[in-house]
Amino acid sequence: MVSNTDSIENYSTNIQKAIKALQRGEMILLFDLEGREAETDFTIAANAVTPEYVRWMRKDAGGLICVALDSEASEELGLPFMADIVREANQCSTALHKIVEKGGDLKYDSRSSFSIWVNHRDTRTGIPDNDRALTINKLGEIVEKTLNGEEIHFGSEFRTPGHVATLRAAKGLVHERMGQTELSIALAKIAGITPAMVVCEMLDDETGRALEKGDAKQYGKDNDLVFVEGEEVVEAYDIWLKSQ
Ligand SMILES: O=C(CO)[C@H](O)[C@H](O)COP(=O)(O)O
Ligand SMILES: [Mg+2]
Ligand SMILES: [Mg+2]
Repeated sequence: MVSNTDSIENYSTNIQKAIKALQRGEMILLFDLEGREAETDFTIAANAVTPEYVRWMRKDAGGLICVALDSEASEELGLPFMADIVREANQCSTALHKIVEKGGDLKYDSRSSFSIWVNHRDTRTGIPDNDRALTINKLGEIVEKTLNGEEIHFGSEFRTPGHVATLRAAKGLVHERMGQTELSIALAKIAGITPAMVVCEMLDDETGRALEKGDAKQYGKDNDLVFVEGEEVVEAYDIWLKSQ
């Protein structure tokens, strides 16, 4: 789990709780940063997801169910950023160059982390809880295999378009970008689990906006879920990096 040169005691109590929860295959709540999205995402390892977790996410979180992937694994799997794909596809439709995301488009970051949307080939429509759980589990499995140096064939297992968004983490992780894409992968690395993490934003049923941080914290208390902030993750990630 946590590497030999690393000790869980090096981290804050809250991060220790988050690491242990993730290692047990449980969900945590992950807030990014005030002034960024200021969103809290349900966060859990892809290989721990069940149809019940997908149901919980869509009913109680309500945001987009995505799978964040480690940068190295994304490279191995051949998953580019969606914005790069659309830029290339401009040859098919010249309208695309006007649509594709460019610097300054996002109000909270310099770019999004979206890669392609996929379904596992054993799903039917791809959207029911069991279909999405299968796609998510299989993404976790293929990331694990690719990082173990096993031979993989992404296209034989998955098709696109699909119903699960993949997100590609920045190479420099939280030092390059502070989205839940990078924060969740940093936590996976610290916890020593497969760096394929499901994230889903918590929305407020009354306002339709991102759930306020205070309300998300309270939800965590009520449901026994650890609440972690981006800044705590960066601090822990730096400790982890030094120990490698
Ligand atoms: O927009 C998103 C996808 O629904 C979410 O905010 C998710 O947390 C991943 O994005 P980011 O890394 O930018 O926070
Ligand atoms: Mg977002
Ligand atoms: Mg986010």
